[in-house]
This record gives sequence, structure tokens and C-alpha cells, in this order.
Amino acid sequence: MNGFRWQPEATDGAARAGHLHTAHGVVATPTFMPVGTAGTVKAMTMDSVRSTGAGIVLGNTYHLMLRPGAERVQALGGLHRFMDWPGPILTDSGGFQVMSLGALRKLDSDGVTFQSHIDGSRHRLTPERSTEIQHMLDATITMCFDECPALPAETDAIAASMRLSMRWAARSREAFVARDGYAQYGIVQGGTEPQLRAESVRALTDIGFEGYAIGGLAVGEGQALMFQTLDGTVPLMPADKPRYLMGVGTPDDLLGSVMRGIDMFDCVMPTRSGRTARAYTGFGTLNLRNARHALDPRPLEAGCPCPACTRHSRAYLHHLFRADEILGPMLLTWHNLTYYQRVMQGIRTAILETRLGAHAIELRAGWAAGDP
Ligand SMILES: Nc1nc2c(CCNCC3CCCC3)c3[nH]c(NCCc4ccccc4)nc3cc2c(=O)[nH]1
Repeated sequence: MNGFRWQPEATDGAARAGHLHTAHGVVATPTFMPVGTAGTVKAMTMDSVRSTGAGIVLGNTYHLMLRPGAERVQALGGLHRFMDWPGPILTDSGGFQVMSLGALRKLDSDGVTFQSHIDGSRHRLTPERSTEIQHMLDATITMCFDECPALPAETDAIAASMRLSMRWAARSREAFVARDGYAQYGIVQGGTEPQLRAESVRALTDIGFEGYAIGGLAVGEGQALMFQTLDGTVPLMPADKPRYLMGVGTPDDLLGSVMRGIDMFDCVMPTRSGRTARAYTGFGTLNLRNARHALDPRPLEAGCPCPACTRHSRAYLHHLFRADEILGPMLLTWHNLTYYQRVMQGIRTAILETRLGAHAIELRAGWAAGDP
């Protein structure tokens, strides 16, 4: 019996609240996972990440295999020790990053060969090598090695890509070293085609995983098509296993996806935006480089417990970004991650109290209202 399990707590429509039990601790779901690309959540210490309320963070196979190398991280005690993050870590399998970052790459039915965007060195990822790297990193949750097709694409190209990913899922599962409290997730593909998505879910559940991700979305299809695809795919997925929507998204994306039965999310939006002066708040987003903030003594967001909002003014944050001070990205990343965690906590409480519908209306009204 694997100690890894998702324990349901409450439902509200298709939305679920629960707890993810892992070898590295318990995480409340629905949960947003901050992205730690090269073994760090950029501009944050691990204590500050913890203080935002995050329970689980992402590591990145692609970056870590290139630098410092998976063997080195393993020799140094694994990613938990290396980052000093005691909680669960989920690592993506690297295929998506190769397609979006790798300089030159060659995809074949066995894997992908690519040149490092760092130093041009040649590397190869296969389902076996990706799974081995994630094991060396000591990832709590390992992702299958998959291929995420660029959209728009012809249906037969999407079908061929999905079937390749399903063969790779079987090879990833074969290569996975099962450990108590650890998990491997299959990744559902199939573009926005309901029949292909259904075929992919069947293929993955026939193999059997501890959790299931939905990949191949948030690649330019737009929110309506993403939600439509969730509507046709999530109900086919095992109800007793965690569901992870990869690369998503804005607060509005998170809300709509939780309401369609998703439990786990990751996105670079809050961290990347924090570095470019874009703040996420309950009244929408704000660009703190804008001159209108230069003399504004108010906190960024009233009621937010983060250091940017409790100790500083909009004018100060504006100054930091205008002066290109390192503290700017630090404080705003801290704020954005805090805001994302507060959104998830509010949604979770609403599910427990069976009032997610009303809560959704309140959230959307706030985002539409703009800066008070
Ligand atoms: N294995 C796999 N990964 C996918 C990812 C990466 C998820 N984050 C990984 C982290 C690990 C380290 C880095 C990221 C995706 N990210 C997105 N959209 C991101 C859209 C976006 C882009 C830029 C800004 C905001 C959103 N779609 C994704 C689909 C897949 C997929 O099918 N398979």
C-alpha cells in the first residue's frame, strides 16, 4: 500500500476539496504550486515561499539536468536538501521545456535530442532517462515523459502525438521506481478533441498511476476552449485520484478549472509577473511601473498579509521598479504568490461551506472592478 494518496474532504458541484498525503507531508487541495525553475523559486527564499502558504513546489528536470546536472544534485542529497525545501516537490519531465526552450531539437519515436540553451551542449531525453533524472532529484511526484503538441494542429497530427505520448507513458511507468509516499502522474493529451482525450484517459488508466495530469492545454487555445476540453475530459478521469492541470493559469483560470474538478495547478505567471512589476490583486492586475503610483501612499492591496502590503506603499514599490532595485521583484513576487495562495484558500473554504457559486461571483466582480 503506497502512503501516497489523495483524500477527499468535500465537494461542491464538480469542485473538490481534500488532502494530498505524501512522503514529504500533507498538502490541502485545491493547491497552487509555485514554479522553482533551476532549483529556486526566483527572487524568493524557501522561508518566504513557505510564508505565502505554498505547500508543494515545482522543480524543473530540463534546467537541472543541464545545470548543475542530475548526478550532482543526487550526490548532494537530492533536490529537497539542495533547495532546503522539506515539503513535497513535483518535477515536470522536461519534454515541454525542450520544445519551448531547447535551441535545436530532433524528436523521434524514442525520445528527443536537443542542444542546451545554456552552452549548446547536446543532450537526449527519453521516457527512461527523464524518469531516472526525476528519481535522482528525489522528486516526490514524477511526471511521465510526454510530447505536448503546438496548437493549432491537424486532428491526425494531434492523434499521432497523443499516441506517442501514451507509448512514452507506458515506458515511463516501467522505468519508475515505486517508493512509499512517492507518486508518478500520467499526462492526458489529445488537444481539444474529445474522442482523443477519452482515448488518452483510457490508455493512462489502463497503465495505472497515482495521479493524472491534463497536458496539452494553455498553449494558445484560449480559456473557452480550455474549459470546454476540461468539461469533456475531467468526468472521464478517476474520481479518487488527484487531477493536475499543467501550466495554468490566471486567477480566473484557476477558479473555472477548480469548478470543473481540477485539484492541482502550476504557472510561472505570479513569479514572472512579479519580476516585471505586474501585481495580481482581488481587484485585478496593476502595473507598478505606471507613473500614477509615484505618490500613492496606500498599500498595494488592503488586507494582504505580505511584506509588500503590510510594510510598504505603492509609491515605494513604484520607486523600486523605476530604480531597478532587486527588492522590487522580491517584494512583488512575494505578494503575487501570497495572493495566489489566498485565492486558493478562499476557494477551498467556499467548497467546504458549499458556497463556491456565490464565491465565484464575488471573485469575478472584484477582478472586474479594477483599482478602487
Ligand atoms: N510535461 C508537460 N508539461 C506541460 C507544461 C509545463 C508545466 N509547467 C512546468 C514547470 C516546470 C518548470 C517550468 C514550468 C505546460 N505549460 C503550459 N502552459 C504554460 C502557459 C504559460 C506560458 C507562459 C506564462 C504563463 C503561462 N501548458 C503545458 C502543457 C504541458 C504538457 O502537456 N506536458
